[in-house]
Amino acid sequence: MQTGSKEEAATRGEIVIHNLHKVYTTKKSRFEALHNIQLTIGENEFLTILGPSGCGKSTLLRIVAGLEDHTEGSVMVDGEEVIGPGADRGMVFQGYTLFPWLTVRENIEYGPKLKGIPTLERRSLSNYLLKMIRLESFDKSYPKQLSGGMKQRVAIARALANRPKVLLMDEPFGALDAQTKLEMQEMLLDVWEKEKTTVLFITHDIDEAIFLSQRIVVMGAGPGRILKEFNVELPAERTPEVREHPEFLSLKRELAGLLKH
Ligand SMILES: Nc1ncnc2c1ncn2[C@@H]1O[C@H](COP(=O)(O)OP(=O)(O)OP(=O)(O)O)[C@@H](O)[C@H]1O
Repeated sequence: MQTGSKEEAATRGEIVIHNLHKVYTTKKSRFEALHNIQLTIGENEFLTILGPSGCGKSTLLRIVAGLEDHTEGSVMVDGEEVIGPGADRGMVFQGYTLFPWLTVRENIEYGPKLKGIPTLERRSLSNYLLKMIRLESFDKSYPKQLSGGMKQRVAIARALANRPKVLLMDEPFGALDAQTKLEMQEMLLDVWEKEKTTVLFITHDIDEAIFLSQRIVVMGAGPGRILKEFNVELPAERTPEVREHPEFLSLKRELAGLLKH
Protein backbone atom coordinates (compact mmCIF):
# COMPACT_ATOMS: atom_id res chain seq x y z
CA MET A 1 0.00 0.00 0.00
CA GLN A 2 2.90 2.37 -0.55
CA THR A 3 2.00 4.98 -3.09
CA GLY A 4 5.32 6.76 -3.46
CA SER A 5 3.51 9.56 -5.25
CA LYS A 6 5.35 12.84 -5.62
CA GLU A 7 2.54 14.85 -4.04
CA GLU A 8 3.10 13.15 -0.71
CA ALA A 9 4.84 15.34 1.83
CA ALA A 10 8.50 14.76 2.58
CA THR A 11 7.38 13.44 5.95
CA ARG A 12 4.53 11.04 6.33
CA GLY A 13 2.77 11.17 9.64
CA GLU A 14 4.89 13.48 11.77
CA ILE A 15 2.80 14.96 14.60
CA VAL A 16 3.97 18.12 16.33
CA ILE A 17 2.06 19.14 19.44
CA HIS A 18 3.13 22.55 20.66
CA ASN A 19 2.23 24.33 23.89
CA LEU A 20 -1.17 22.62 23.97
CA HIS A 21 -3.69 23.55 26.66
CA LYS A 22 -7.25 22.39 27.06
CA VAL A 23 -9.72 23.91 29.48
CA TYR A 24 -13.28 22.62 29.73
CA THR A 25 -15.58 25.43 30.77
CA THR A 26 -19.20 25.65 31.67
CA LYS A 27 -21.07 28.66 32.98
CA LYS A 28 -20.15 27.66 36.51
CA SER A 29 -16.88 25.79 36.26
CA ARG A 30 -13.48 25.71 34.65
CA PHE A 31 -11.43 22.50 34.42
CA GLU A 32 -7.91 22.38 33.07
CA ALA A 33 -7.64 18.99 31.35
CA LEU A 34 -4.31 19.51 29.58
CA HIS A 35 -1.46 21.78 30.56
CA ASN A 36 1.30 22.77 28.18
CA ILE A 37 1.73 19.53 26.22
CA GLN A 38 4.87 19.53 24.07
CA LEU A 39 5.40 16.42 22.02
CA THR A 40 6.76 15.47 18.63
CA ILE A 41 5.96 12.04 17.23
CA GLY A 42 8.20 11.11 14.34
CA GLU A 43 7.26 9.65 11.00
CA ASN A 44 6.54 5.92 11.39
CA GLU A 45 7.13 6.08 15.13
CA PHE A 46 5.08 3.95 17.54
CA LEU A 47 4.49 6.11 20.59
CA THR A 48 2.32 5.22 23.55
CA ILE A 49 0.81 7.53 26.10
CA LEU A 50 0.50 5.86 29.45
CA GLY A 51 -1.29 7.38 32.40
CA PRO A 52 -3.90 6.97 35.09
CA SER A 53 -7.59 7.43 34.47
CA GLY A 54 -8.57 11.06 34.01
CA CYS A 55 -5.11 12.44 33.15
CA GLY A 56 -6.29 13.62 29.75
CA LYS A 57 -5.09 10.86 27.40
CA SER A 58 -8.34 10.63 25.46
CA THR A 59 -8.70 14.40 25.37
CA LEU A 60 -5.25 14.68 23.82
CA LEU A 61 -5.99 11.97 21.25
CA ARG A 62 -9.33 13.53 20.36
CA ILE A 63 -7.63 16.88 19.81
CA VAL A 64 -5.08 15.25 17.48
CA ALA A 65 -7.99 13.54 15.71
CA GLY A 66 -9.68 16.93 15.28
CA LEU A 67 -12.74 15.76 17.21
CA GLU A 68 -12.17 18.20 20.06
CA ASP A 69 -10.95 21.78 19.96
CA HIS A 70 -8.16 23.09 22.16
CA THR A 71 -7.79 26.23 24.20
CA GLU A 72 -4.23 27.21 23.34
CA GLY A 73 -1.32 25.89 21.28
CA SER A 74 -1.30 23.85 18.09
CA VAL A 75 -1.25 20.37 16.59
CA MET A 76 0.39 19.90 13.21
CA VAL A 77 0.48 16.78 11.04
CA ASP A 78 3.17 17.00 8.39
CA GLY A 79 3.24 20.76 8.77
CA GLU A 80 -0.52 21.24 8.44
CA GLU A 81 -2.51 22.46 11.38
CA VAL A 82 -5.26 20.12 12.59
CA ILE A 83 -8.57 21.98 12.45
CA GLY A 84 -10.95 19.02 12.22
CA PRO A 85 -11.13 15.31 11.44
CA GLY A 86 -9.41 14.12 8.28
CA ALA A 87 -8.72 10.93 6.33
CA ASP A 88 -4.99 11.36 7.06
CA ARG A 89 -5.74 10.26 10.67
CA GLY A 90 -7.43 6.91 11.24
CA MET A 91 -9.02 6.17 14.60
CA VAL A 92 -9.63 2.97 16.51
CA PHE A 93 -11.45 3.12 19.84
CA GLN A 94 -12.11 0.60 22.57
CA GLY A 95 -15.80 0.27 21.76
CA TYR A 96 -16.66 -1.63 18.63
CA THR A 97 -17.59 0.92 16.07
CA LEU A 98 -18.33 -1.25 13.05
CA PHE A 99 -21.54 -0.75 11.09
CA PRO A 100 -23.68 -3.73 12.17
CA TRP A 101 -25.68 -3.79 8.91
CA LEU A 102 -22.57 -4.16 6.73
CA THR A 103 -20.44 -7.27 6.22
CA VAL A 104 -16.77 -7.33 7.20
CA ARG A 105 -15.72 -6.55 3.63
CA GLU A 106 -18.30 -3.77 3.29
CA ASN A 107 -17.13 -2.25 6.57
CA ILE A 108 -13.55 -2.21 5.31
CA GLU A 109 -14.56 -0.77 1.94
CA TYR A 110 -16.85 1.86 3.42
CA GLY A 111 -14.34 4.74 3.47
CA PRO A 112 -12.89 4.04 0.00
CA LYS A 113 -16.43 3.75 -1.39
CA LEU A 114 -17.32 7.18 0.02
CA LYS A 115 -14.18 8.55 -1.62
CA GLY A 116 -15.36 7.15 -4.97
CA ILE A 117 -12.60 4.54 -5.35
CA PRO A 118 -13.67 2.16 -8.17
CA THR A 119 -15.05 -1.27 -7.25
CA LEU A 120 -12.10 -3.32 -8.49
CA GLU A 121 -9.57 -1.16 -6.70
CA ARG A 122 -11.67 -1.36 -3.52
CA ARG A 123 -11.84 -5.11 -3.83
CA SER A 124 -8.10 -5.48 -4.16
CA LEU A 125 -7.54 -3.15 -1.17
CA SER A 126 -10.01 -5.08 1.01
CA ASN A 127 -8.44 -8.40 -0.08
CA TYR A 128 -5.05 -7.09 0.99
CA LEU A 129 -6.36 -5.85 4.34
CA LEU A 130 -8.44 -8.97 5.04
CA LYS A 131 -5.29 -11.02 4.54
CA MET A 132 -3.27 -8.75 6.79
CA ILE A 133 -5.78 -9.06 9.65
CA ARG A 134 -6.10 -12.78 8.93
CA LEU A 135 -9.85 -12.74 8.38
CA GLU A 136 -10.05 -13.67 4.68
CA SER A 137 -12.67 -16.32 5.32
CA PHE A 138 -14.91 -13.95 7.26
CA ASP A 139 -15.39 -11.40 4.49
CA LYS A 140 -19.14 -12.06 4.27
CA SER A 141 -19.75 -12.24 8.02
CA TYR A 142 -21.58 -9.52 9.93
CA PRO A 143 -20.05 -7.90 13.04
CA LYS A 144 -22.43 -9.73 15.40
CA GLN A 145 -20.97 -13.03 14.17
CA LEU A 146 -17.44 -12.03 15.23
CA SER A 147 -15.58 -12.21 18.54
CA GLY A 148 -14.37 -9.00 20.20
CA GLY A 149 -10.82 -9.49 18.91
CA MET A 150 -12.05 -10.10 15.37
CA LYS A 151 -14.18 -6.95 15.49
CA GLN A 152 -11.18 -4.90 16.54
CA ARG A 153 -9.12 -6.38 13.69
CA VAL A 154 -11.83 -5.26 11.28
CA ALA A 155 -11.87 -1.82 12.92
CA ILE A 156 -8.10 -1.56 12.31
CA ALA A 157 -8.49 -2.66 8.69
CA ARG A 158 -11.32 -0.18 8.20
CA ALA A 159 -9.16 2.64 9.55
CA LEU A 160 -6.25 1.56 7.30
CA ALA A 161 -8.48 1.42 4.22
CA ASN A 162 -8.46 5.23 4.16
CA ARG A 163 -4.68 5.14 3.78
CA PRO A 164 -4.04 7.25 6.90
CA LYS A 165 -0.60 8.60 7.67
CA VAL A 166 -1.40 8.32 11.35
CA LEU A 167 -3.27 5.71 13.37
CA LEU A 168 -4.78 7.03 16.60
CA MET A 169 -5.69 4.23 18.97
CA ASP A 170 -7.55 4.79 22.24
CA GLU A 171 -7.28 1.65 24.39
CA PRO A 172 -8.30 -0.47 21.40
CA PHE A 173 -7.67 -3.76 23.23
CA GLY A 174 -8.96 -2.66 26.63
CA ALA A 175 -12.10 -4.79 26.47
CA LEU A 176 -10.43 -8.00 25.29
CA ASP A 177 -9.42 -11.01 27.36
CA ALA A 178 -5.73 -11.40 28.23
CA GLN A 179 -4.85 -13.98 25.55
CA THR A 180 -6.69 -12.19 22.74
CA LYS A 181 -5.01 -8.95 23.81
CA LEU A 182 -1.55 -10.51 23.36
CA GLU A 183 -2.49 -11.82 19.91
CA MET A 184 -3.83 -8.42 18.91
CA GLN A 185 -0.64 -6.70 20.04
CA GLU A 186 1.45 -8.99 17.84
CA MET A 187 -0.89 -8.45 14.92
CA LEU A 188 -0.75 -4.69 15.37
CA LEU A 189 3.05 -4.69 15.26
CA ASP A 190 2.87 -6.73 12.07
CA VAL A 191 0.43 -4.21 10.57
CA TRP A 192 2.59 -1.28 11.67
CA GLU A 193 5.66 -2.91 10.10
CA LYS A 194 3.85 -3.38 6.79
CA GLU A 195 1.92 -0.10 6.62
CA LYS A 196 4.60 2.26 7.94
CA THR A 197 2.06 4.52 9.59
CA THR A 198 2.79 6.60 12.66
CA VAL A 199 0.93 5.15 15.64
CA LEU A 200 -0.21 7.16 18.65
CA PHE A 201 -1.52 4.61 21.11
CA ILE A 202 -3.21 5.11 24.47
CA THR A 203 -3.31 2.62 27.28
CA HIS A 204 -3.05 2.31 31.02
CA ASP A 205 -1.56 -1.19 30.66
CA ILE A 206 2.19 -0.97 31.35
CA ASP A 207 3.07 -4.31 29.70
CA GLU A 208 1.15 -3.37 26.59
CA ALA A 209 2.91 -0.02 26.39
CA ILE A 210 6.39 -1.56 26.66
CA PHE A 211 5.70 -4.45 24.29
CA LEU A 212 4.36 -2.23 21.52
CA SER A 213 6.26 1.02 21.69
CA GLN A 214 9.46 2.63 20.62
CA ARG A 215 8.77 5.47 23.03
CA ILE A 216 6.47 5.88 26.02
CA VAL A 217 5.20 9.17 27.37
CA VAL A 218 3.82 9.08 30.90
CA MET A 219 1.12 11.58 31.76
CA GLY A 220 -0.06 12.67 35.18
CA ALA A 221 -3.29 14.33 36.26
CA GLY A 222 -4.28 17.57 37.95
CA PRO A 223 -3.88 19.13 35.38
CA GLY A 224 -3.08 16.60 32.64
CA ARG A 225 0.58 16.98 31.76
CA ILE A 226 3.61 15.04 30.58
CA LEU A 227 5.62 13.65 33.48
CA LYS A 228 8.39 11.75 31.71
CA GLU A 229 9.42 10.14 28.43
CA PHE A 230 11.14 6.80 27.98
CA ASN A 231 12.83 5.26 24.96
CA VAL A 232 12.13 1.53 24.87
CA GLU A 233 15.52 -0.06 24.27
CA LEU A 234 14.29 -3.48 23.22
CA PRO A 235 15.01 -5.50 20.07
CA ALA A 236 13.00 -4.18 17.11
CA GLU A 237 11.46 -7.59 16.63
CA ARG A 238 9.07 -8.02 19.54
CA THR A 239 8.72 -11.73 20.09
CA PRO A 240 6.83 -12.95 23.20
CA GLU A 241 10.24 -13.61 24.86
CA VAL A 242 10.84 -9.86 24.91
CA ARG A 243 8.56 -9.76 27.97
CA GLU A 244 11.30 -11.54 29.94
CA HIS A 245 14.06 -9.20 28.74
CA PRO A 246 15.88 -7.41 31.62
CA GLU A 247 15.18 -4.03 29.95
CA PHE A 248 11.46 -4.89 29.80
CA LEU A 249 11.40 -5.79 33.48
CA SER A 250 13.37 -2.80 34.68
CA LEU A 251 11.29 -0.38 32.59
CA LYS A 252 8.15 -2.01 33.95
CA ARG A 253 9.34 -1.42 37.51
CA GLU A 254 10.19 2.20 36.77
CA LEU A 255 6.87 2.90 35.07
CA ALA A 256 4.90 1.21 37.85
CA GLY A 257 6.73 3.37 40.41
CA LEU A 258 6.00 6.54 38.45
CA LEU A 259 2.31 5.71 38.03
CA LYS A 260 1.88 5.00 41.73
CA HIS A 261 2.43 8.66 42.66
N1 LIG B 1 -16.54 17.27 27.83
C1 LIG B 1 -15.96 17.41 29.03
N2 LIG B 1 -16.33 18.38 29.89
C2 LIG B 1 -15.73 18.54 31.08
N3 LIG B 1 -14.71 17.76 31.52
C3 LIG B 1 -14.29 16.78 30.70
C4 LIG B 1 -14.90 16.54 29.43
N4 LIG B 1 -14.25 15.47 28.85
C5 LIG B 1 -13.31 15.09 29.73
N5 LIG B 1 -13.34 15.84 30.84
C6 LIG B 1 -12.46 15.72 32.01
O1 LIG B 1 -11.13 15.85 31.58
C7 LIG B 1 -10.29 14.94 32.28
C8 LIG B 1 -9.53 14.09 31.29
O2 LIG B 1 -10.45 13.18 30.68
P1 LIG B 1 -9.93 12.08 29.63
O3 LIG B 1 -11.10 11.27 29.21
O4 LIG B 1 -9.15 12.75 28.60
O5 LIG B 1 -8.97 11.21 30.57
P2 LIG B 1 -8.26 9.81 30.28
O6 LIG B 1 -6.87 9.94 30.77
O7 LIG B 1 -8.45 9.43 28.86
O8 LIG B 1 -9.09 8.84 31.23
P3 LIG B 1 -9.47 7.28 31.03
O9 LIG B 1 -8.18 6.51 31.07
O10 LIG B 1 -10.34 7.01 32.21
O11 LIG B 1 -10.19 7.18 29.73
C9 LIG B 1 -11.19 14.14 33.22
O12 LIG B 1 -11.12 14.69 34.51
C10 LIG B 1 -12.57 14.34 32.64
O13 LIG B 1 -13.55 14.33 33.65
